[in-house]
Amino acid sequence: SCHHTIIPSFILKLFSNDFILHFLNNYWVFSFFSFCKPCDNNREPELKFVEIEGCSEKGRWTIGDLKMQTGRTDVNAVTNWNAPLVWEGTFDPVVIDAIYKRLDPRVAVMVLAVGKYTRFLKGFLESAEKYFLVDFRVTYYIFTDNKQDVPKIELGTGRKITVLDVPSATRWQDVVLSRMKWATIAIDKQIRNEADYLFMMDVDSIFHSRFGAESLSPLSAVLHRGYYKTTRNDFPYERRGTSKAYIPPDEGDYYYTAAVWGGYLEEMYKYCYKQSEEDAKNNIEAVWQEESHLNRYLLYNKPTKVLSPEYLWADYDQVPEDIRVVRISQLVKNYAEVRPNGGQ
Ligand SMILES: CC(=O)N[C@H]1[C@@H](OP(=O)(O)OP(=O)(O)OC[C@H]2O[C@@H](n3ccc(=O)[nH]c3=O)[C@H](O)[C@@H]2O)O[C@H](CO)[C@H](O)[C@@H]1O
Ligand SMILES: [Mn+2]
Repeated sequence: SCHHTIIPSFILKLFSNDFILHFLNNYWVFSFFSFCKPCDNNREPELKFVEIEGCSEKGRWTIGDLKMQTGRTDVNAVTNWNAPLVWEGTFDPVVIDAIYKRLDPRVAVMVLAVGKYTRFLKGFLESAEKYFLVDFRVTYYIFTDNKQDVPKIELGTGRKITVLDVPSATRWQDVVLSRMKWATIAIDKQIRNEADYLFMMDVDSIFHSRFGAESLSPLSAVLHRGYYKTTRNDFPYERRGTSKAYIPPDEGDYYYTAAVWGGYLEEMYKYCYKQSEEDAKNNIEAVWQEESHLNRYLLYNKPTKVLSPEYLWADYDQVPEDIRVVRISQLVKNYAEVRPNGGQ
């Protein structure tokens, strides 16, 4: 039902920089602003402005649907550069999905499944179909050296799988580092034209609960579950000045995991790929491979959304009280058995 109460016109900035909601001529109106999509090579801001009014179409919501969130007092829900820090209880899932649905974004999920890691694809894909951006358009880009082991999975409407070839590797470190390279190349060749938002994820993961549009932003990073309660001196940043991933002592906001990233990502991957190539030339490998480069990138290019460790937990660890929902969790695996060069 529509609401026709007269409310003085005002602008309410909600959740992210991506849209505003305001009251105009007795209607709630959404306005989307979207900048620097993956197709904008030179990052010239492309202002996309969509205005919608009225009440009753599909994907639309009314004021009655807005549940006031009580928020969270036990955790920090905003960064010190004023970006949302997303926790269960700080957003309304129905409202935020409906808002992003207006854009009907195309979402790309890139995963590497090299060597024995193809065994994780079935669980990853099946659980993603249940919980990851349900009702949104999603393409899974699977980078593998082993096409015939990619399982056939039943997908929802608007969702598909694209398989891309990558070479086999003899060191797991090379696979992890190569993510930046394959991502950069595939985005450039193909994905840029096919997707608005990109995710890169570890394939040895299972979705257990809703992972929705609250995760979308130009640059979304996930707090590493092991370091969200420690001080920055305990972050495992690259501390050797000879590596391009170097972060000086007394700098750093958070330690982010490399196992889930979202956003436009193109610039980030290009940067990290270049940095890791420089390191290789200088015969140095960053302490946590691409994770180290990504952490350095994010120190100087702040994420527009930070996602709590709900967005990547691990079956290795107990779930503490502040993690009210585990949305996706890394599996316990036998490192020595699954990796080409064993655990080390
Ligand atoms: C939770 C977390 O922080 N995860 C990070 C941690 O991961 P993990 O210890 O979980 O590393 P991992 O073995 O899962 O490797 C990361 C990903 O690379 C792919 N892969 C790896 C090896 C292989 O032989 N074949 C293959 O396909 C696969 O998609 C896998 O999920 O450390 C890695 C190496 O620094 C990465 O930074 C991961 O993101
Ligand atoms: Mn992993």
